[in-house]
Amino acid sequence: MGDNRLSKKILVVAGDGIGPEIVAEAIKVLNALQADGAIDVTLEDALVGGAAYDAVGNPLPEETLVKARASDAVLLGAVGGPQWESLHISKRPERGLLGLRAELGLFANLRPAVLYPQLAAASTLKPEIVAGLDIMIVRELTGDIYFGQPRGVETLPSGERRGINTMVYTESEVERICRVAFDIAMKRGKKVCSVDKANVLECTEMWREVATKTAAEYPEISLSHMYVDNAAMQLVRAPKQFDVMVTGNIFGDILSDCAAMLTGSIGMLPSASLNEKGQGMYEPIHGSAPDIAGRGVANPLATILSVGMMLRYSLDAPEAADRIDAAVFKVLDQGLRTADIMSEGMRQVGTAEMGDAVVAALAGE
Ligand SMILES: NC(=O)C1=CN([C@@H]2O[C@H](COP(=O)(O)OP(=O)(O)OC[C@H]3O[C@@H](n4cnc5c(N)ncnc54)[C@H](O)[C@@H]3O)[C@@H](O)[C@H]2O)C=CC1
Ligand SMILES: CC(C)CC(=O)C(=O)O
Ligand SMILES: [Mg+2]
Repeated sequence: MGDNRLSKKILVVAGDGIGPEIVAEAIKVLNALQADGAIDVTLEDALVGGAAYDAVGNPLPEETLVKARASDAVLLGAVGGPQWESLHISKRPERGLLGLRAELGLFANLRPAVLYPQLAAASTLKPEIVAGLDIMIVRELTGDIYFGQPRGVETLPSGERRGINTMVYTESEVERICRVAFDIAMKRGKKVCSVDKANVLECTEMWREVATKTAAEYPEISLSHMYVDNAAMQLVRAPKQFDVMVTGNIFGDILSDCAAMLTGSIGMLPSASLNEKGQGMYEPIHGSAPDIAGRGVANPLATILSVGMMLRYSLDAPEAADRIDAAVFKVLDQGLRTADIMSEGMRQVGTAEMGDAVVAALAGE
């Protein structure tokens, strides 16, 4: 990298559960790329989620927000865990993550579901159904029922409680995320499937209208529409019919976990969450996996691949990103597998051993 380029600032927020374990492996990869001159980055830490609540009583401390705003990119592990479930919702770890997304304006969440050929046998689906799978899920991330008002739980005059969350989208929010999906599709197969529930929900009926209207500006794009229940079924029945899927916050959350299993494990899916300034937050799509936390068995590849997305989308280092993708391909070729993607004849490794193997592959070993 030339001397005229400034060091890029990465804020690392490891979070809870397996978060610190998988982020440690991603940092090894960043350090290795830094050591051989492929990137020039400065890492800083901050607290988020349950770890932040325990330390300062707030899942998203102001200091974390200030540091995040001043960074070129944020690397996040995961948040949440059973020990924080009884807290008021405003103090829960997940609020920290949602707050970061909202405060940074990270409206575009890209979740690529790609099957590495070596993992065809790790998928719960038949190899011929998933072979060659390459889907990009574009999920709107700062609107919908996760943020809509009114929300809360009220007590009715009868004494019964009523819980309320509200699905809300403005036309401009729909148009903005559709443009992201169409632009991405122009560099891929030019096919976009917009997923909604327009047969029942007015909000998504409008979504469908706006998607159709916006697509008129992209004559090369073939736009289809699908109800979310059918989309979930089609993802399992014939996933290769999809190129780019665009959808709202909650549908995208659910469909991307579903798509993850097509690739063998939720431990394989990275993500990028981008704002209009090109700033991004990068995280695996999975959660804090409390059931395996602290055992050194979590799959770090989704987090390592998220670093690849960071290098590509926020740090202008596409060659280094390609090297990460190639290194992950190589360790899978070598037969190394964490427990979640283990299959017969392969060698089972833990979180740290997998991270070390990726670093060795980067070095050409
Ligand atoms: N982005 C985030 O920080 C997210 C946080 N969460 C939070 O995480 C906690 C647990 O949520 P769950 O619904 O159990 O979802 P989860 O994604 O944490 O775990 C679901 C299943 O996948 C497995 N798994 C997840 N990541 C893995 C990895 N890297 N390697 C191997 N196996 C892996 C887990 O062991 C578990 O069996 C909750 O507190 C939830 O709110 C959930 C989803 C996203
Ligand atoms: C934990 C939530 C805030 C979100 C979630 O499940 C996700 O973004 O995948
Ligand atoms: Mg999720």
